[in-house]
Amino acid sequence: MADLYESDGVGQAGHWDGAADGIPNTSDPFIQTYLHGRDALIFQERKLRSDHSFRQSLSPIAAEACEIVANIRDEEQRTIWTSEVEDRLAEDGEGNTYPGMMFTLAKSRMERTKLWRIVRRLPKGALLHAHFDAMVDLDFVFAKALSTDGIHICSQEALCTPSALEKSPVLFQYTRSIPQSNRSIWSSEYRPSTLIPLSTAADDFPNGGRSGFLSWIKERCSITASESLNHHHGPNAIWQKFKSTFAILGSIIFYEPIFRAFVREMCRQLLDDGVRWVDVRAAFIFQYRREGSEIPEEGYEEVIRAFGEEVESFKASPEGKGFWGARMIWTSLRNLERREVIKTGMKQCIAVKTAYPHLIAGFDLVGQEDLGRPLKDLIPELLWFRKRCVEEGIEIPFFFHAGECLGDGDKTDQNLFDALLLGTRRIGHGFSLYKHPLLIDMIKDKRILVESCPISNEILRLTSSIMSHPLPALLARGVPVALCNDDPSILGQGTNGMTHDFWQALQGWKNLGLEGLGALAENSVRWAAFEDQSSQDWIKGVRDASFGNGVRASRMKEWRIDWDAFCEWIVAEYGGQASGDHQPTEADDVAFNMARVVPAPTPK
Ligand SMILES: O=c1[nH]cnc2c1ncn2[C@@H]1O[C@H](CO)[C@@H](O)[C@H]1O
Repeated sequence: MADLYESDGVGQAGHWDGAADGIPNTSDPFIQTYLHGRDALIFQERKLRSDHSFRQSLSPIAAEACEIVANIRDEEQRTIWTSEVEDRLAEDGEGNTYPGMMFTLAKSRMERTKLWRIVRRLPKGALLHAHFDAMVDLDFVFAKALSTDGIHICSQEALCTPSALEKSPVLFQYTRSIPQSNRSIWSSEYRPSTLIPLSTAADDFPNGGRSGFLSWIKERCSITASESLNHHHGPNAIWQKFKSTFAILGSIIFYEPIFRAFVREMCRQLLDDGVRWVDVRAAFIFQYRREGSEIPEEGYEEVIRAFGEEVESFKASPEGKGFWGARMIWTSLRNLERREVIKTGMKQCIAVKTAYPHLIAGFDLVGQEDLGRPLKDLIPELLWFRKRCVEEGIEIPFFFHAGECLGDGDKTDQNLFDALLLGTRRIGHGFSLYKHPLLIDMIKDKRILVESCPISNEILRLTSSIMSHPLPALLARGVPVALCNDDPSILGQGTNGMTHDFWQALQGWKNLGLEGLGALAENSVRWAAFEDQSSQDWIKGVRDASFGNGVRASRMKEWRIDWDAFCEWIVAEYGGQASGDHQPTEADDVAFNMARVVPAPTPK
């Protein structure tokens, strides 16, 4: 009895001699043949992965670094991602600690791991899917707003009840005029839509003055921790909150002094995280006011000019050394009337592109895909746009969002077909792409890249954890992908940069490893929209990759140098440690916390 019992125990099977029962030994030749065949099959399948050739081309140092990181990952799965070692989370009523737990629950713990320190340093190449309004921490935005003359706040109702505080539409606006009313926005006396100076309103906030105000406004402008966890309410509910944050932020960040500081801070935070380029999407539905002007600009030439100036000035500054730059993907809203898509979207886009061709990289439609117009509805408009661009002699390629949904065969899911047929160069999200074998083959053939945003997909309730995200299925089938952060200041990453998304992928998907992460970062450079290119030149550039001779190839070579230096750093820093026996000490944590996300400087 005792023997049998032991033979079941993990790690003790080796003591058991099964020969008596005729059980073959693992070392028996035919078992060995089976095991070799098994390894060969796994290897055969891995050859289909989109990161296979990157893995094959690793230098010996890079291979060593990848192995070190794999060991650290395994060690941290055993020692950090377990309730047994540290059950504070369970005590707090937040449940178990385990590898791949929900992002919001894992966030602060992940920021204290060795893996985090490593991923922070990874050269991440380019950020290819990100929405402008959500690119800078809210602390920075509101500190800047509070220190900018003339910023006012107003609300559609008096903010004197919990429900008004939670839901009443709130806006910010610049005005020179002396306020007409001294009735507090927080009292029932407040007359709806009256502008109140921001600093007065913040200081008068009934629940904790200015710091209470900041907590409240940050909650209004982001998905809170508890909202992010309430997956049973579904995507439509979270999108209501998500959309409302853009309305508030859009009213504050497009006043010139704030806008300029915002652009610069976006670039600074990205570079600080190892991101050297961004193709950033902005929805052109905001009003831009120049410094000291109450009247919004007509058209968007002025805001694009300021954007370009700030990017260039950052690049030229000492802190911007190494930053390659930024371009905008023009986005229109997919729920507009068809006529409006042309009038306010496409025509303005063409005008701005004509004035600043180097700053507009492409065109897209945004907003909740399930509740907006499918691409199929807009085919006449999109083809008209194509034709107008040819007539004007300008290149505004499509970079469509598609398949950011749970559906299987519904109209949203079918956006993937139209994105492909309309010649998109990349696909934003492509969450439902794994259900489309034919499209997957075509996408690979046409060298279309998927901009995947795993944390965004989790927070917007398409998947409840990194473990059930479909991206590994695409990578395994050879689809080229880049990881992106989508809306970091709103969705909970809190700070710009891509470390959270990269970390989650590294921890969550064993098949990926540091090698896979490197391949994803390299892809981002390979598919970035650095400059205007015809479709043929674009495809050639992507195909030639670092063997080409344009900007793309030279940046891919630069990236490779950064990658090699990064791998050397890993080997120097962690190579000497025997895996499995290094317990993080308090001193490690202190050092780590200091090196963590660099706090945003106080805006000037
Ligand atoms: O992940 C996304 N999918 C689709 N639309 C989005 C996403 N993130 C932001 N927006 C939309 O983009 C505009 C701001 O640039 C907002 O309208 C927002 O709803």
